[in-house]
Formats: sequence, structure tokens, C-alpha cells
Amino acid sequence: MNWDDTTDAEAAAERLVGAVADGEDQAVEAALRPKDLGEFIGQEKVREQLDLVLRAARARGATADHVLLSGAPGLGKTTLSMIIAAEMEAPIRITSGPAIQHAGDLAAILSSLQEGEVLFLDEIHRMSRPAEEMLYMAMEDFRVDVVVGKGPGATAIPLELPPFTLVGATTRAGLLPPPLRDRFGFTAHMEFYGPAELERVIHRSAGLLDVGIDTTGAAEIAGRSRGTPRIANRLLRRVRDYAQVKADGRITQEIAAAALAVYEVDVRGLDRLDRGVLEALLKLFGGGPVGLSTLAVAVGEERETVEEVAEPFLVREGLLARTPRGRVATPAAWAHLGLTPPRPQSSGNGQPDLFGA
Ligand SMILES: Nc1ncnc2c1ncn2[C@@H]1O[C@H](COP(=O)(O)OP(=O)(O)OP(=O)(O)O)[C@@H](O)[C@H]1O
Ligand SMILES: [Mg+2]
Repeated sequence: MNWDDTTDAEAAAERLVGAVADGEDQAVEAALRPKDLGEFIGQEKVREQLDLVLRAARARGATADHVLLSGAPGLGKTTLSMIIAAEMEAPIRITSGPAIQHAGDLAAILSSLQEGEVLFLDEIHRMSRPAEEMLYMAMEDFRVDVVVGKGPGATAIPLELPPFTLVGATTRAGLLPPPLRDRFGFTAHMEFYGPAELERVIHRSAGLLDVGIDTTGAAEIAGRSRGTPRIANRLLRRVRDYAQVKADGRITQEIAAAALAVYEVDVRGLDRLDRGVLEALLKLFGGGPVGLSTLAVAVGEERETVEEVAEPFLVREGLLARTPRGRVATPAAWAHLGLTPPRPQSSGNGQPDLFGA
């Protein structure tokens, strides 16, 4: 799967079902983060592979290989990086690609690492080129060349680094230059979570937040969480508010459904924007094909908002298809909004319509 379509427009859109962390998320997430691999829910393959990598390193008394974590926002990359440090009983230093403007910034961080330390480099695809090139050498040879002076008189002073583990995280693995990608000993691709896994995330978080919830309540929230633990935790907090104000504080299926109806998050996790786009496509354009600009005007949104914020999830859910002729609704879209598709018109060439009945 490709999530290179998570963009600044998505980040800018404050929405209950947005996958990018908002201020409140950041404040509570620390408390909800699993602390070790055993507590980390789902991602079976990644967990199994990472467990082997870390165990082997521990058995050798060595520093673990560099790890690249790739996946959509809110799936647990930051959480896993902290777990890696905890499992290795190593300290962790946290920085991000955009924070490293100059190679010198990186040199300063690298040269102050302790032996075995985990360096977490979030949004690694947003690092500057010179910093990236310095990182190549640091990862491979645990060495950097610090350039002193400018112009013809500049000299490179080699500096030995202690062995460390780089944990890189990216929502856009496709943007990483191959030489950087190749220097990671292990790449973990994080997938979206299934409903059963999200239910476990919700039960676990409810326990930590001291909120009563039954299995039907957790299932109701899980189904609307778009495969993303961060969204599950956020919806849980909003449902908890509702349960406290409107009921006895305990979350049941009825309470969860009523609360999320108030917030306009439907049973599949579509919000007002998503439904607006689908409704326009179905009701105004008979299910398409219709051009992006026309669709955007019809819902009163910017092109970018429709394309980058609403569409990726609609496409992932199989509700909308992007075709060369424009946006097209799938039969599932008609079913989801409880509408009947128009009778397929004969195209005269004897071929059935793409999504005709
Ligand atoms: N496997 C999991 N089990 C339980 N909780 C999880 C899991 N993965 C993520 N979470 C929860 O989801 C929240 C978001 O996770 P995290 O911050 O690690 O995501 P991320 O992939 O780093 O997102 P971003 O790309 O925005 O940085 C955390 O608060 C964490 O509690
Ligand atoms: Mg993160």
C-alpha cells in the first residue's frame, strides 16, 4: 500500500478522524503508549521480526541494526521506536528530519551519542541533502567528516562515533533515496489495523483512562477508527465525554453510536467531508465520472482538500475510484449511502459499464 498521499492539506485539516496528531493527542499519547513489544498490539509480522532482531543483538551484546519504520500516520512508529530503546535498555534521543537543517546539526547530535544509544529520526524523508549524505557514512562506518573552515582552506576532520542504532520513521518510504533505504538492516512496514486489533487497543486505553466499556462499545468505536490506533484513542475520548455527560459514564454500543452520531463520524469512519464528497458524486453526478475540480466546486471545498484529505480514505475503502475520465463511485458507495444507482445506460458498443449492475 502507498500512503504517499498524506500531505500538508491532511495535516492542516483538524478533524476527528484525521490520522495526524493534534495538540490533545500529543498530550495524552505518552500515557497510552505501550512500553514493550509484548504490550504492542497487532502488527504480528513486524513484532515477530523486530523481536528476533533485538534478541539476537542482545545475545551478541551488540548494538541493534538500524531500523526503518514506514507507515501511515498514527500506526505506532514513534511508539515502536521507544519500545526498541526500552527492549535494548538503551537511552533514546529523539529528533526529526525537518529539525536538521544543516549537516552540522546532525554532526552535533551524532557526536554526542552514547554507545548503544537509539537515535530516533522522525520524518526522515524531510532531511536536507547534506545531512543525508553525512548520515550515510555515520550509519555504515560510525564515522563523520566534520568540515572545518570554508572555501579552498576547508579541511575535513574525521570523527569516530560510538556504535548506535538509528531508527528512522517515514510516512513516505517511496521518497527515501535508495542509498539511505539500503543502509537500514531492517525495514518494518506498518499496516492498518484490523477491527479486532483496534478493539484491543480501545480496551487497553479505556483501562488506562479508567473508563468502563463493554465489548460492543469497543467494537462500535473500532469500526469507525479507520484502521488507526490514534483515531481509535481519540474517538474513545470523545465517546467517554458523551458517556459522562449523557449517561452513567459507561460505554456501551448505544452510547458509542449516539456519541459518534453527534460528532458526525459514521459506521465506516467517514466524517462530514467524506460523506459530502460521496453524496455530491452520487446525487449530482449520478456516480460519475466527474472531474476533480467540478466535484470540489460542488462540495464547496478546495481541490486539494477533496483530493488529499477526503479521497485517500474513500479510495482505500473501495468507495471511490480515480479513473482517467474522472472520479467514479463504486457500488459500495451507493450501498453505503443507502441510494440506488441509476439503471446502466447502454453504451452502444455492447460492453457493460464499468460499475453497471
Ligand atoms: N500497536 C499499538 N498498540 C497500542 N496502542 C498503539 C499501537 N500503535 C499505536 N498506538 C497508539 O496510537 C498512538 C499513536 O501512535 P504513534 O504516535 O506511535 O504513531 P506514529 O506512527 O508515530 O504517528 P506519526 O506518523 O503521526 O508520527 C499512540 O498514543 C499509541 O498509544
Ligand atoms: Mg510519530
